[in-house]
Amino acid sequence: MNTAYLSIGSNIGDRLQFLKDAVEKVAAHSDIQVERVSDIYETDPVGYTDQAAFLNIAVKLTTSLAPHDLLAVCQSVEQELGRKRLIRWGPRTVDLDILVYNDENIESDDLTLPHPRMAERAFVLIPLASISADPAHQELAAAFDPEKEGIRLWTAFDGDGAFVHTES
Ligand SMILES: Nc1ncnc2c1ncn2[C@@H]1O[C@H](COP(=O)(O)O)[C@@H](O)[C@H]1O
Ligand SMILES: Nc1nc2c(c(=O)[nH]1)N=C(COP(=O)(O)OP(=O)(O)O)CN2
Repeated sequence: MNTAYLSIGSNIGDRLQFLKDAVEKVAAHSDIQVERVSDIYETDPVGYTDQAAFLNIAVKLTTSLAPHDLLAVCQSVEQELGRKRLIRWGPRTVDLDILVYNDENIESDDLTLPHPRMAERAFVLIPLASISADPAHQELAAAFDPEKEGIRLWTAFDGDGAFVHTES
């Protein structure tokens, strides 16, 4: 069995529902088991800054799918949830990126692993480090101060799979 981590983000419409739907759709795949979902973080936009704040999570999964087949699942979930590619790093209903897949290094036209920009993205690393015991992930995340990076814990994920917004 293979272990992979995903980063999922949303900053359009009902962000919470998009995250919830994305996790549910990934988990519904017969060859994927969702093992852990991080807390949800609200994060200031990075890259293209003239857009709304994101909600970001990291997901740990085990799968018998090969990396490209997992990518196809992620892209199909994005399509089902209305993802449109208009502006690079711009607003999106939902974005699913594969961060790592076992210890594999892949560089192909449509898939790079580990994700080429994960090491510079606090919005990826802080959720990731909260569910990964990998010392490399912990070390990368420790380089960032969440407050300075505009990253705020938004709500906890409850074990039944329900997402409950705890802020007023
Ligand atoms: N590790 C990856 N996870 C997801 N998408 C990837 C990865 N490596 C390359 N890609 C390609 O990136 C675009 C999608 O970019 P987004 O704007 O993050 O959706 C797509 O062409 C993937 O094939
Ligand atoms: N706070 C925050 N900022 C963001 C986020 C995000 O999820 N949270 N996703 C982005 C999208 O980057 P994209 O996945 O399109 O680019 P990539 O191809 O560099 O991964 C760009 N900026």
